[in-house]
Amino acid sequence: MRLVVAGASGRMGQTLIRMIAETPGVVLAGAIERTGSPAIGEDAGRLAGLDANGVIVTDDPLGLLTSAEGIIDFTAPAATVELAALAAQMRIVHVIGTTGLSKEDFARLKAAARHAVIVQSGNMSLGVNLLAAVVKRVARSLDADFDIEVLEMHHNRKVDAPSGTALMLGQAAAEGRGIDLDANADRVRDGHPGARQKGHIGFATLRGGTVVGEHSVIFAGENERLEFSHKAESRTMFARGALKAALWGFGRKPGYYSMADVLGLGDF
Ligand SMILES: NC(=O)C1=CN([C@@H]2O[C@H](COP(=O)(O)OP(=O)(O)OC[C@H]3O[C@@H](n4cnc5c(N)ncnc54)[C@H](OP(=O)(O)O)[C@@H]3O)[C@@H](O)[C@H]2O)C=CC1
Ligand SMILES: O=C(O)C1=N[C@H](C(=O)O)C[C@H](O)C1
Repeated sequence: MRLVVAGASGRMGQTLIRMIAETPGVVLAGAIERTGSPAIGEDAGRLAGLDANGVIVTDDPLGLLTSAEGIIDFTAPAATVELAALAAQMRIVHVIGTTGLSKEDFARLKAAARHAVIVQSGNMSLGVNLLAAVVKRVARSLDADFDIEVLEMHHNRKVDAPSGTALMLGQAAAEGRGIDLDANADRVRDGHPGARQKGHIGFATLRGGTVVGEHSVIFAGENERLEFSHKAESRTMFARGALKAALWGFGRKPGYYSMADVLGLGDF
């Protein structure tokens, strides 16, 4: 499968280029960066710390996507929405790891999924997707006497909060409990917010150092507490998950899919 990597010089982009080089069944067909990026014109292999591979980083996705079967995109919301429209035009697979997407962004991605095979997830790792399934199941068994809090920590370069994973875990908890997340989320607390509202799902965000990504979902009841955690130790499993999603989506009918679909966790 011929794959283009968007955000090629980013943390995930470089990890993907290395992972594609060692994964059977996929080949790097192109590498895209933001217009004005110093990476434009560089060799993508070299950029990722490998030998030169002859794939030169460009800011012209259209030219590349005509001869590709999929694009893997860990970039920024505005770029992802534009790339989804191009993926729809080319009727190819678009694997989206970008987080910080707004409601409007999601609506545009869903529109693009009428023609593209879109696999989108705030976290591409098997571990986090299993964790989300567990959280949903536990939330179904515990009533609102158990306060649900989602805690996350990431490196000091991360620009969005709460993380995509934290929101995904919050969504899983809300679905398990049968409530609407937007109407029941406490995403920020500051000053004098008053006592915790029963039934709400709280979020807490930590940023520092080089932490790849850590998430905990806490169910705090009277005199007892359940905690479920995931700690990412490198970015390789995000990249592995994204490649698995691309191969899974290849030849599939257009639609909007999740990693739970890819991993077969729907009825977990
Ligand atoms: N779903 C998952 O499993 C995971 C998701 N993520 C998410 O992926 C995203 C990227 O993370 P990370 O790699 O750490 O971030 P980086 O900032 O290291 O990489 C993002 C790259 O995308 C580039 N970019 C920005 N705009 C465009 C554009 N229009 N076209 C092409 N490239 C563009 C950036 O360029 P420049 O720096 O010049 O602006 C940068 O090189 C984040 O939203 C993050 O939360 C991360 C890990 C796992
Ligand atoms: O920005 C990151 O680094 C990560 N982002 C994703 C998120 O927002 O949850 C996934 C992972 O935790 C790393």
